[in-house]
Amino acid sequence: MNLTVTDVILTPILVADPPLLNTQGVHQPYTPRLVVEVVTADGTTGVGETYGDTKYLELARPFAEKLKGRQVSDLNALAALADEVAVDASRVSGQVDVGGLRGVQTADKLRLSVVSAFEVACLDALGKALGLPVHALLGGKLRDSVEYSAYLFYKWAEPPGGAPAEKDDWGAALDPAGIVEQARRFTERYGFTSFKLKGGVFPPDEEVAAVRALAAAFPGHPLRLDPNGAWSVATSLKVAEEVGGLLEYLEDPALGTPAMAEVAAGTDVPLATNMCVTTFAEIEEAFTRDAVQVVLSDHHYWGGLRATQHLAALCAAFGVGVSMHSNTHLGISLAAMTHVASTVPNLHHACDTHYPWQSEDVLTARVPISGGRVAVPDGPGLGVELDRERLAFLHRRWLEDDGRLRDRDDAAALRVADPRWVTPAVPRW
Ligand SMILES: O=C([O-])C(=O)C[C@H](O)[C@@H](O)C(=O)[O-]
Ligand SMILES: [Mg+2]
Repeated sequence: MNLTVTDVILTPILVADPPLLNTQGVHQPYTPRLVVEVVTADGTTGVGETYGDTKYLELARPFAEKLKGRQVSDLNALAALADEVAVDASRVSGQVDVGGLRGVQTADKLRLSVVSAFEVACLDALGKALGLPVHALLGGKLRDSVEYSAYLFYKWAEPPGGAPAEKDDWGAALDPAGIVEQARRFTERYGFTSFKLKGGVFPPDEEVAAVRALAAAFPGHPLRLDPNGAWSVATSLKVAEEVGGLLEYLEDPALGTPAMAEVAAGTDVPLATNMCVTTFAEIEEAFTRDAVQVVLSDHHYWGGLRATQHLAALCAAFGVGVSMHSNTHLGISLAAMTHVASTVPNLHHACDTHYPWQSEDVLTARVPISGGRVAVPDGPGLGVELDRERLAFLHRRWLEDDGRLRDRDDAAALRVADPRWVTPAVPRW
């Protein structure tokens, strides 16, 4: 068996994304992703997926060159190898991730967001070569399926300004009745039993009303509300008082560890985050101040599947819960998320996934979600197969784009509807 990396193929693509609203703006009609293929001397190919914006591509290209000649089993060396790749300072100084949806931007976080796709691709190749599933390489699954939550969004029926887009059949959801209808569709199509509402879009009273409507329509089902740090401490506490009893957790009500610590001190509602704890360096302050009770892991920006396991172990040591965050992603990542989630003993919450919003994929078969769960694949590697025609088609879309869609910008997408729109200052309410 020769596990030497002989080739690395990077394919940036644009995938259809519906007009989902968040506190920054609205999703663009097409969003960038990067598909990474690692090829070994034996001809085995492993796949991974990560963010595809220009700043990630800039790092992925030199990193891919460095990987050639290494072993796909050389996983512990990946982070150090990435440190050798220079990050353009203008990409990180004073920047936030996705307009602030994923915390601050640092050179390390950028590198880890690239490393993660290569780690997944190496694990896929290694698993295929050894005839073992990725979860076995991570120490073995603890469960046969992983639970996901329905990720509810306020959304428009169509993108603003008649921009070219793929049609979606979800329709608009702009009030409590629309959100309940969307949740019903999620349960009919995928069997989800737990629900997360992306908030920070409308004044908190309207989102409180939506949570109440969901609780009435789905009594006893776990609910979460996530305004992405759009509220003040006072507003967060008011919402916690009003609907905290209906929530499994309240996610990033206020921005940053000090504000989250203040909210946590004033309520018994558990607070979750994918914004103030996004790197290992941010853990100490947040945990010692008891600012968060649940951390949302995400292998993409924490640095991979093994980093996710390390994060979960740290959370266990501090008595902090673990859940899983999701950005727009395809089936490669859903498979990777499912493999790692199956190995984490203290993952007691349904994971987030954007996958149902993605009508397009790069796989020969979509990853099925049924009963709100994804079965943990037991075949070699991730258990997914690339559809090269689809990949080439989505890559052509990226090549033909004039550059406007190659970097996700939710505020710019909303300016098509409202030319005066700027990313709102926080706290917004
Ligand atoms: O806080 C979160 O859960 C997210 O940021 C998830 C996604 O980024 C979501 O908000 C989005 O894409 O609009
Ligand atoms: Mg969140």
